[in-house]
Amino acid sequence: MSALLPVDEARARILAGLTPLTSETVRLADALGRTLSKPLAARRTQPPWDCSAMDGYALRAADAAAPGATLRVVGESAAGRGYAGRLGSGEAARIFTGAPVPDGADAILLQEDASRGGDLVTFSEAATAGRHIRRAGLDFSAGEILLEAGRRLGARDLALGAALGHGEVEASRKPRVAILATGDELVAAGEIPGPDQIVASNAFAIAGVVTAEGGEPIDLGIAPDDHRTIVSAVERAIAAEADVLVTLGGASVGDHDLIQPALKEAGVQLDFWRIAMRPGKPMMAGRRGAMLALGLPGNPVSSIVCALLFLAPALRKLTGRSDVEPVLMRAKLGRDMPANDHRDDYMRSALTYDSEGFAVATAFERQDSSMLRPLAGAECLLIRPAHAAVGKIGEPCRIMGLPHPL
Ligand SMILES: Nc1nc2c(c(=O)[nH]1)N[C@H]1C(S)=C(S)[C@@H](COP(=O)(O)OP(=O)(O)OC[C@H]3O[C@@H](n4cnc5c(N)ncnc54)[C@H](O)[C@@H]3O)O[C@H]1N2
Ligand code: MOO
Repeated sequence: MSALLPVDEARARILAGLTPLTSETVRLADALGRTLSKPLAARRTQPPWDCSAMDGYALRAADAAAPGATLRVVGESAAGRGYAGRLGSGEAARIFTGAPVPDGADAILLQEDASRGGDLVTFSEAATAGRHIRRAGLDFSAGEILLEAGRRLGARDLALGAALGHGEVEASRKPRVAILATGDELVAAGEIPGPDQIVASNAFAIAGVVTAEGGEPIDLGIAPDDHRTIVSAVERAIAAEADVLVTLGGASVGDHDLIQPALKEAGVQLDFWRIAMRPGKPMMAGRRGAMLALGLPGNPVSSIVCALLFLAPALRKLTGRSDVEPVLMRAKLGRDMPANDHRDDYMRSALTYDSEGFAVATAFERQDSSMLRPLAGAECLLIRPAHAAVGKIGEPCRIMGLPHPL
């Protein structure tokens, strides 16, 4: 039996074979979750001019150096309609939040500190030059790059992109991911299983991971344990120009584990099979031309953990993301852990916080890779490296978060 590949090496080999996809123009309104292929520079300066941060009066600070100054109101500057003239000595202009500071003015006094009588206004506070004024370019200046290529656009980035003066962005096209479930025992969700059958569940999670990582799932349905049918399903993925093919099940060594020969017959060159991890040991990876093929194990938890550890980074690389690798965080062990064998463990765990706010990961008692209930209830995966010694409660450990919507 061939040696099991370490997790990091398996991921590195998958990623090494991938190059970012081509880009396309996307309307900013449709760009949530898309990854920039070109940096986004400011087309304008924000704020474009010195503007008021408050509702009140614009004036020369020297005219109200002490409380009690009275000035003559000569006009008004509102957001969208500034004061056209220049303020002279002894003059003030009514001003509102976001409005341009009139030429000649260098301070704002709040309307709460002013009493108005006709054209005259008297201030109960002294003015300070620059007070309550937002300088031109406070946020950004034309030409500055604010969003780098490789950034996945979030809601806040869309607002920034609009403020920079962009209505569209150049983003990676969405990777197309064909998903094929295999097994005579499987029926589609919502159908009633026959004798010896169960409901196929894994593809829902895999498609969810694909969507969450900015890809487009293509559902190839369920193939029975039949070599020809599986080969022709793989050929459908190729015909659909999938960037990635994910198969589910049939990855192990049983008589009905047909994926490896089917992939080979369809022209996929296998790179590796079997990884030193639990769950997910029988995973395989290969390529056919530009298409990555991932053969995930059938056990639900195994397939989903493999998708998080290998498929998600692959999609991030394909979309040109700058953050490709899974983020591992530190936590404390919530309970004693036994020494580990030769496989990294990714254990379904609760995540809580101690009285000092430190993260505490407590592995669930049952870690069976067939069980979806603890996986759905898990808040993180606690990573126990291969050959880890006995771990005591409170000792440091590594975790991978399972943030919504994953
Ligand atoms: N003699 C050995 N047996 C097994 C080994 C081994 O090394 N030697 N490895 C075990 C490990 S670890 C895993 S993981 C499983 C994975 O096996 P397969 O990838 O071949 O998966 P299947 O046999 O097709 O299915 C396993 C299990 O999962 C259910 N399944 C499959 N597809 C789906 C789906 N789309 N939705 C829901 N459930 C699915 C299937 O009915 C089986 O119950 O092999 C061990 N055996
Ligand atoms: O790797 Mo299997 O995924 O341990 O059940």
